[in-house]
Amino acid sequence: MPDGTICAVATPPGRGGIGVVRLSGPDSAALTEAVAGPLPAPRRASMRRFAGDDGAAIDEGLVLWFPGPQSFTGEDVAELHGHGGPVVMDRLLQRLLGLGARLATPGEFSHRAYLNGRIDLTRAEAIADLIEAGSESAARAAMRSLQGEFAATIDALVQRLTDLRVHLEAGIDFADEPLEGLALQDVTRQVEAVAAELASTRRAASRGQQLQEGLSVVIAGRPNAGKSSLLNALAGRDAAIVTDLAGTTRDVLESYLHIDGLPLRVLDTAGLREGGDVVEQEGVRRARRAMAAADRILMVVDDSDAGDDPALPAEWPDHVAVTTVYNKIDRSGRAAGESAAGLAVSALTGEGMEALRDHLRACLGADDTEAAFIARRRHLQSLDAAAGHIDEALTAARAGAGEELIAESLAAAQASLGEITGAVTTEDLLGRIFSTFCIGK
Ligand SMILES: Nc1nc2c(c(=O)[nH]1)N(C=O)[C@@H](CNc1ccc(C(=O)N[C@@H](CCC(=O)O)C(=O)O)cc1)CN2
Ligand SMILES: Nc1nc2c(ncn2[C@@H]2O[C@H](COP(=O)(O)OP(=O)(O)OP(=O)(O)O)[C@@H](O)[C@H]2O)c(=O)[nH]1
Ligand SMILES: [Mg+2]
Repeated sequence: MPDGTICAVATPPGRGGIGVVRLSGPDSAALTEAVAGPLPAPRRASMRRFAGDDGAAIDEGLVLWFPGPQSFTGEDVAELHGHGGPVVMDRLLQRLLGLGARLATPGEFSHRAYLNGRIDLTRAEAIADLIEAGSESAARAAMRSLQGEFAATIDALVQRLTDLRVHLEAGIDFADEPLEGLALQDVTRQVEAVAAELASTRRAASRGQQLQEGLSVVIAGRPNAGKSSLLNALAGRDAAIVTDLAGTTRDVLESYLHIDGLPLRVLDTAGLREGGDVVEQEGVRRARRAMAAADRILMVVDDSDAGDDPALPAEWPDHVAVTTVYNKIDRSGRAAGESAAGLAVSALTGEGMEALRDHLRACLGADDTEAAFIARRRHLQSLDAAAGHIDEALTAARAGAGEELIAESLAAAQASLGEITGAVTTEDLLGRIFSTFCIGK
């Protein structure tokens, strides 16, 4: 809950041309006047001297004054734009603390903006994601959410559910008879439409999450197929140990790389085979776990080994997309590049690696980043929970169940969606979200 007047350095630590100290809360005006003299007109920059408690100047710079509620937080906000040196910024901060301000906790400005109804949760998170964005496409997706597109999509879904519930609950109140055949069909069709809309939102959100966190690609296959060599070729460095001994890799080895600015999380795993010592068996278990959680599996096959049949490992999780990569074509003589069967490469000579990178770019949807909303795991979880409740509603409607049952599932779906924008929240969730923001945000 907001209490008191908070302050923080809003610019990054270190030295820069300008450094900004920001204040928010009921005493912002008095504190700013004490340091910088009379307040300037709202939202007009004015040059002032910033005085220390002994009256001597700490710095001189611009003051901005945003009387609430027309400010970022909705409270009275002031900004002191001084020279960007760590000592200057610290002295200004100490001066404000001495006058009774409190140091803001991470994300507290945004938290207050949310509590004062200035931004919903998706927008607050989008601000943090925009600051964190590691690629242009992630930044674009964050901007879409910041401009409220994600929230608007969720709100539209919630509105449709509300309409349906009103319809159903009116039936409960005013009729003793169950829904008539036609009306029930109508409800079923509308719930189906919501389910489809939800699924497409889920896809856009999941793409946004991949843009932020990186597509997770697991390299898997038989021992000695050249998985670690492939990781090294993709990463452009000696990330993993390569030997001609089958069973070299045991742990899951994680590497982060970029393809055209798009983040990729690549995991090298132990070769899949039965037997081996306990260490190798544990490695294979971990490999399978990684495969099940992947966005895509690169199934590496030793093309120079007639015995390495790509169809052999029967344990591919069927919900994960798989690309077969024929490796060691320098020995097998297969032509490099992409074909219907998969990709042909040599991790050793680098042949075909460019085609593999293009393929991964396409998997990331690099040419289709416009449709993404920046999204977080918690958004995907809420969307999944909502989809589950919609499914329950559909099953109930199709089975001709009573209105109450259908309406109850729709209400549960609504609550799950409400968690995304913050219409339904707990203190705990808010604490978890805002505490990951940077200080001064
Ligand atoms: N100097 C400065 N730059 C900044 C910020 C800031 O707080 N200070 N921001 C911090 O994130 C971002 C901009 N976000 C902001 C959002 C709303 C308001 C604001 O005062 N809104 C009022 C008045 C709008 C107006 O002047 O017309 C309002 O909406 O009522 C300010 C900044 C990025 N740049
Ligand atoms: N000729 C040729 N040899 C390769 C190629 N890729 C890998 N190798 C060799 O194949 C052997 C095994 O390579 P690794 O990358 O360790 O294979 P792995 O699949 O990681 O093996 P495990 O970790 O034991 O499962 C090494 O001797 C590599 O030098 C390739 O494209 N061409
Ligand atoms: Mg290996």
